[in-house]
Amino acid sequence: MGSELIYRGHEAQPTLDAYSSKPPKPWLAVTRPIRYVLREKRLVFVLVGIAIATLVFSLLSAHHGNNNHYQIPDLRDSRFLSESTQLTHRGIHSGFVSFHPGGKMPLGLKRKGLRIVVTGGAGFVGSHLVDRLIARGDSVIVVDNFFTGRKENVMHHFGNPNFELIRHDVVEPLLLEVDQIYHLACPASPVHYKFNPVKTIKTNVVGTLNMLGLAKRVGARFLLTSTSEVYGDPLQHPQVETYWGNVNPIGVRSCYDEGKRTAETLTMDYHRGANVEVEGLMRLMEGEHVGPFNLGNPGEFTMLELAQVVQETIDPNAKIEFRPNTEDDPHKRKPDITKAKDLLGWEPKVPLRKGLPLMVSDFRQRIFGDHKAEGASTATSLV
Ligand SMILES: O=c1ccn([C@@H]2O[C@H](COP(=O)(O)OP(=O)(O)O[C@H]3OC[C@@H](O)[C@H](O)[C@H]3O)[C@@H](O)[C@H]2O)c(=O)[nH]1
Repeated sequence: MGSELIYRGHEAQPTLDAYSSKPPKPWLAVTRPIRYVLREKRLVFVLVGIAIATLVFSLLSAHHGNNNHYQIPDLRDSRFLSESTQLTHRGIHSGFVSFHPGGKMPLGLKRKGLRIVVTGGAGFVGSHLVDRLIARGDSVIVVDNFFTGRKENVMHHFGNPNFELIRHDVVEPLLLEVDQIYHLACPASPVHYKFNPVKTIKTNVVGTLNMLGLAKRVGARFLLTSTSEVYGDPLQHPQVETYWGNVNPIGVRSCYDEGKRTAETLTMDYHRGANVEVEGLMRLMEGEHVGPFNLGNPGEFTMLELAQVVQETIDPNAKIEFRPNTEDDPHKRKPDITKAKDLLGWEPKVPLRKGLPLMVSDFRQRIFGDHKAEGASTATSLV
């Protein structure tokens, strides 16, 4: 480099001398700088300069663009705007509202709805929830390991740009940019959760930890679907949310009961310690209340009455058999839904005799595809 500079200097001197000995020519004012630039390879430097300036400019605008990307999306949706305001009252997600809602967003990056993860979204409750979320314009990512759920339950959304399906076991961490997490992934019936009890409790504990970690990382709202089994074999009837339950910690159902109880503990600990939201299914998710809500049907019936309704609905010739009950099965359960009624304005609208045929029709459609499951969306209230 040094020798090149010295060389240029040496060459420049005689050239200047040569010009001075001739009469001045006007066009030289134009051609001389061009020839100089070409001869001295200045053009290369000019081009390199332009390239560097362009690069720096692009990086700066990309940086600004990224900031907009993280600052604005959650404030564009009117539902989320009001949520953010509520959240700020409680010091949760306050970062979102301190950003720049008035900033301009490139058209292509604008989102209409929320970005929502539904774990266990290929299951019974999950797939109906997904239908509702997609119908209202949200972008939904279903995360499911298909232990009991089926791809067919969400297949009708394939090809919809607002829908994604990930085969993933929640016991492994997952990174996603989302606004809300509905955490439903868990084997839900005794046959399934007793099949591999250690895996069931791992799903409830490690899976819930992973999803809470994700919620904390990206500042998303979190909802856990628990179970009435957290009340165990209840000594209080009906059960209110403040009842702590009567659960066998070492029984064959404990993997589910205690697993869900630990999942509730983790969720509340994250809420208290890390400001992650806990709210109940859609209405609960959109509301401002924190903590457990009983969402269920308080209508009481015996197992025999239930069996008779099933018999009438599916096959009047089906035989009802009496068998010994499974271990630790609760003797009586009835959710007290006063809190859900008062605070969410929610109560179940479908009684057993009307709901069961709807459920049968829904399952027939899923399994045999033989007819439409009319009113299937009401099933989300059966949690
Ligand atoms: O480890 C697992 C286990 C299960 N799952 C999925 O979780 C979903 C559970 O759905 P199911 O149809 O079996 O059961 P439900 O829809 O009735 O359960 C729902 O209500 C009861 C709650 O305890 C459950 O957490 C909730 O998912 C399935 O899609 C299943 O594949 C996982 O993704 N990971």
